[in-house]
Amino acid sequence: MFDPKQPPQNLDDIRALLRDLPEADTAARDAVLAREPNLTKPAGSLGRLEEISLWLASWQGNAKPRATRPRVTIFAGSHGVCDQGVSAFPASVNQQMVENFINGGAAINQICKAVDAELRVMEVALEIPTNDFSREAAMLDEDCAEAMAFGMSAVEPGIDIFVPGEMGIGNTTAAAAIAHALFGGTPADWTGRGTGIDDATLERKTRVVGDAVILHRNQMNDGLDVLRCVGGREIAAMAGSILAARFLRVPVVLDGYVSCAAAATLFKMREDALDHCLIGHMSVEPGHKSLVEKLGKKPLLEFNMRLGEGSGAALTLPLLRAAAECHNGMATFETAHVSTGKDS
Ligand SMILES: Cc1cc2ncn([C@H]3O[C@H](COP(=O)(O)O)[C@@H](O)[C@H]3O)c2cc1C
Ligand SMILES: O=C(O)c1cccnc1
Repeated sequence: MFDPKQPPQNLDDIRALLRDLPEADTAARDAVLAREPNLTKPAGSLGRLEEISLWLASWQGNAKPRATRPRVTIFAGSHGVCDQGVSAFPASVNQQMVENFINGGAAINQICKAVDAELRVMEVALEIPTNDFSREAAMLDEDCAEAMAFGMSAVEPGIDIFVPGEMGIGNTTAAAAIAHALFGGTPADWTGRGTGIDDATLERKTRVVGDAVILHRNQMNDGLDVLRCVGGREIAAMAGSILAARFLRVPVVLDGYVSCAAAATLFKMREDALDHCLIGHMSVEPGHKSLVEKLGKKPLLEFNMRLGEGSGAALTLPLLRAAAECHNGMATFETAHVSTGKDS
């Protein structure tokens, strides 16, 4: 069982946690299902809002779904694979953007303000780039587990929704390598323009992704091996936070390509590992559509965004709030004296 006071020391500790995942709360689920038909609206007329309130309650383990204390945490990490020239921006942008997050100047600051969500930033050993995974595994077993454990600490009791966000120049290369390693296809299927690279850089990035998956293939036997070999520290921290959220009964809203690649490493371990997660939006990064299909989920929004930082996921928080408010606050046919239509 997950104990925040005893963080995992290695990836086998994480594998043990994954064998022991809590399930959705059936009593909360049944209570929501029983109340829903009594609310003053035609059955099913709130569409996905009804799905969301049921999902929130089931994973929070409470018949009253809540969306009053959402937290967005941006994990920042730096990537050795940037040495291969795979991004339009230099790795120095990571630290600069961390300052920008702290000073309130990034897109995610404005979105969190607009949707009334708490925002935190956690540097995941930002000053130490991962190894360049085009040459060697990005992380050692214990380093990857440490980053995951750090991510786990971002999810604290009292939060009712968690959004893992990321900042890490080069991390769409890591996301592409993860997706290619987990789900096959060709490197080009999974490699996109990230921050906006030109054609020559896209060709190089695609080659880096394909070669890395070939280089590490004998070491990548499960999702956590893939995370260690071709992931990054902020990606591992996101995966850790998603796992901790499951144990702490905090539903998760995933963001774009990088966030879903982190989550996919857990999905590869167990197909039900992401049942407590929704996908907030469909990113323009082309691999995201295929990744979303592999995860068997339907993003809430399609807003032509491709930023990361948790931005597309944070934008959906008012929808989750509205879903919870409708379920909890609506009158029933009986209390509001509204005819159910059945006796007329
Ligand atoms: C100023 C700036 C702010 C960002 N915020 C998120 N990203 C996004 O872009 C990066 C991934 O793209 P690539 O793999 O092409 O480097 C990540 O840091 C991601 O969070 C940003 C990128 C930049 C330049
Ligand atoms: O979809 C994403 O998460 C994304 C896309 C481009 C750059 N950074 C992140």
